Amino acid sequence: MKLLSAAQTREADAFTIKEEGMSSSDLMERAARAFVGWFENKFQPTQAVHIFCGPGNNGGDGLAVARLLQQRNYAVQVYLVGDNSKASADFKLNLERLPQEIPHQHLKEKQDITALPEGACVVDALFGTGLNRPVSGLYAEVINSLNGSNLTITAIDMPSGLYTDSQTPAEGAIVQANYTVSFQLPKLAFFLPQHEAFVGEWHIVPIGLSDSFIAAVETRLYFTTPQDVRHLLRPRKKFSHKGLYGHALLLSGGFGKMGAAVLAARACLRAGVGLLTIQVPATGYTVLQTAVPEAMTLADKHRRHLSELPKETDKFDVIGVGPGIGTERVTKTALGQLLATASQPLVVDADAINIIGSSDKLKGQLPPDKVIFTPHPKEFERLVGKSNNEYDRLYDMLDFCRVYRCYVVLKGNNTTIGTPDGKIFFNTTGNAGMATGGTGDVLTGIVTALVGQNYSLEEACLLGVYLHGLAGDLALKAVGEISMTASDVIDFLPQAFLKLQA
Ligand SMILES: NC(=O)C1=CN([C@@H]2O[C@H](COP(=O)(O)OP(=O)(O)OC[C@H]3O[C@@H](n4cnc5c(N)ncnc54)[C@H](O)[C@@H]3O)[C@@H](O)[C@H]2O)[C@H](O)CC1
Ligand SMILES: [K+]
Repeated sequence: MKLLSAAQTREADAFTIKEEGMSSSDLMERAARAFVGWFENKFQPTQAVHIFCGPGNNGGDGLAVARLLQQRNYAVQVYLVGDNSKASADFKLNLERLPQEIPHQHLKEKQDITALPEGACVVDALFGTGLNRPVSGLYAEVINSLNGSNLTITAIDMPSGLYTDSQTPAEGAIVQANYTVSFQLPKLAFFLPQHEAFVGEWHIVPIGLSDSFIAAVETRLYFTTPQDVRHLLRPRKKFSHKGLYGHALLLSGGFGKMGAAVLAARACLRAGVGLLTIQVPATGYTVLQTAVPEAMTLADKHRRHLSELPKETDKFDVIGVGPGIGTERVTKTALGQLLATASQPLVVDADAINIIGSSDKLKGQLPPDKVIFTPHPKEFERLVGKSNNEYDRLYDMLDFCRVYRCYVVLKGNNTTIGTPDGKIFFNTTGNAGMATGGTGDVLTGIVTALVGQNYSLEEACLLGVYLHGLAGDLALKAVGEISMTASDVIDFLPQAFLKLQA
């Protein structure tokens, strides 16, 4: 699904109003109803609701929500913050529509801010996508007092004070919402890890924005929904043989790190590869033969480190390289040979990224449209460089993908995928339990298997990252986030495939 900027959201709004021949207040009413539908499922009418309204349409939403909640027997209290003489037309309309019975209070100066009762829920309708400067003054005082209140805060559309699609200046106050209920599509800011404390748990409620507008709008930002990835998954042919699903080579493992090779290999097999060969340093030979009997194992001539390529690299459909390999000189040389000679796609992870990141010569040898990098943030920094902030990091990632015509899978809270044609996808599966050693090796195995099965590199990234996170989410239910290990993620991979196919 596409992510829209604040400006595009406004256009979608205007387009929808015109297309459906309705008024902007009708759309606001629809938005308020959608919000209330979510709210009713979450909070009981026994809880008092305190709604803080700013001067724009976000505040207008807040007023409409107040009216609708009162109709549903919630005890509502409204706060109109700041100078409402310049309020938007739909704000004014909804203020007129606010029933007399709903108490509303103007907060005009700091002294007007009072403590809220314990157990109340707060609805933040101060600012939404129309925020155009950092929040200061009275609004900041209100936000700081809400943040300090310990009450559950639900933000309408955006946590007030957070910019929708660019870096929020450090001096601005931002609501720390527990929930953000956003209209139609999530906003770019939700996907950046540093915003977690402001956005909280986000939910989307549809408000019927024009499908044709959204289909036509140009963007390079996407997030992956189950629907997006489901249709990528190809069923197996009835008359199948292992040759149809690719022969993958994994160059992995080092002394003390054979486990990385085992994890990548097991994941690769669980992700459906037809045949798998693993090359490991000689001391890993028995380990791999024992731990992964389904795979063929080649022993490197070097005992502790990878130092050579197999004789016939051409016969492999994909090569995954990196987990556990270290950065010894012999390994660097072998990696250089691989980049110079490989004809098939490469999935490059861990120390293979570190080696390439430290060498402009190797970067220059990257075969175009054939490489997927799967760095974690530190490896990303070594490969691409240090970015000023997480927005810049996205654009730095895109530049790198464009220059080297490669794919980058930046692992993290919302794993982010960059493509050589300038698109960014945010993944939506996965959880904090997966922040544990070895889950990256598992991802390498999965993506390698998918490329081997002839998925395009973009498809393999999207599908692989999604399935990896989904397996983690399924493991979460079974073992919890504290106990989860990378092996659990592999164990739940079959269920992840089944769930996606269902
Ligand atoms: N398509 C949709 O998703 C719909 C969204 N709706 C809601 O409308 C808001 C956006 O409304 P808008 O009037 O454009 O902006 P805001 O309410 O966010 O605020 C604008 C208002 O605030 C002033 N302002 C901006 N920044 C500051 C600041 N730092 N300090 C003080 N004042 C500030 C600005 O000058 C304006 O007066 C969207 O988020 C949804 O909640 C519709 O209801 C339905 C469709
Ligand atoms: K808000």
